[in-house]
Amino acid sequence: MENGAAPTAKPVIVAIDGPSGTGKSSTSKAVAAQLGLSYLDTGAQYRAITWWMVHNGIDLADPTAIAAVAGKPEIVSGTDPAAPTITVDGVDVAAPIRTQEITSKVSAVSAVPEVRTRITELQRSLATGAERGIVVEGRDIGTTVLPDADLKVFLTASPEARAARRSGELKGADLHATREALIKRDAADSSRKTSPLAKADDAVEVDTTELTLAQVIECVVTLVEEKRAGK
Ligand SMILES: Nc1ncnc2c1ncn2[C@@H]1O[C@H](COP(=O)(O)OP(=O)(O)OP(=O)(O)O)[C@@H](O)[C@H]1O
Ligand SMILES: Nc1ccn([C@H]2C[C@H](O)[C@@H](COP(=O)(O)O)O2)c(=O)n1
Repeated sequence: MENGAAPTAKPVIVAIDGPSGTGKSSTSKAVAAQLGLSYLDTGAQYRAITWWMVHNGIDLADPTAIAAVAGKPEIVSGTDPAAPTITVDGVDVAAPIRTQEITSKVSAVSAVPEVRTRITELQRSLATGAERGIVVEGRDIGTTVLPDADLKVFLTASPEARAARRSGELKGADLHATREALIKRDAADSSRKTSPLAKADDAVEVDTTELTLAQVIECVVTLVEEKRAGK
């Protein structure tokens, strides 16, 4: 280097997909923090637009009504893995998007093609703008949003393991009901026509059922480092 500065590494784009409760958010945040990358939780964006629809009294049983207003809310995602943020029309919705009400309604809203087009544009623009690279997690990142990602990972885990993890989070939640709700949401997300939850052909599948979170993080960090080294 002429000025003695370290060469700038090419930004790396990592796509992490998988069903609910497989550890996408926890893993993606930690990997991004460890590698100095940005982090994007795309589920939070779909939850945010769902929150706006509920807040504005849109009939969620009517896809045409959802499609008609899909372009209205301004959704802004902060991509620092140490403190990710999400606002809708300037309102911090980080907490309200995690309620049971929004969780039960998000699959209906996210199945509407106009919603997906809108949110996909936001996601691509954030990924392109990430100077050092980004870890983007969701359901269709490797297949649709960022098909040219440098690394694609598809996380899985048994329904029992996922329900146990979620029940641990939602203190006192009934394990059976949690398992059934996860399965129902995954079925809706996998069966929608537009960019369903799916593993990309070139994704590395990691079954996290028997792994600790630390082991999953280490596995993905190693996969990114191998990609960067051209292995
Ligand atoms: N390998 C693991 N072992 C044990 N617990 C884990 C593991 N991975 C994640 N968890 C825990 O499981 C819960 C769900 O994880 P996380 O929110 O990261 O999953 P997710 O795939 O992003 O879920 P969703 O798609 O529903 O947002 C969290 O409490 C997290 O700490
Ligand atoms: N890329 C994505 C991300 C999320 N969704 C939908 C489907 C999920 O049930 C919902 C909430 O996601 P979570 O916060 O649980 O990760 O959002 C999607 O369709 N595509």
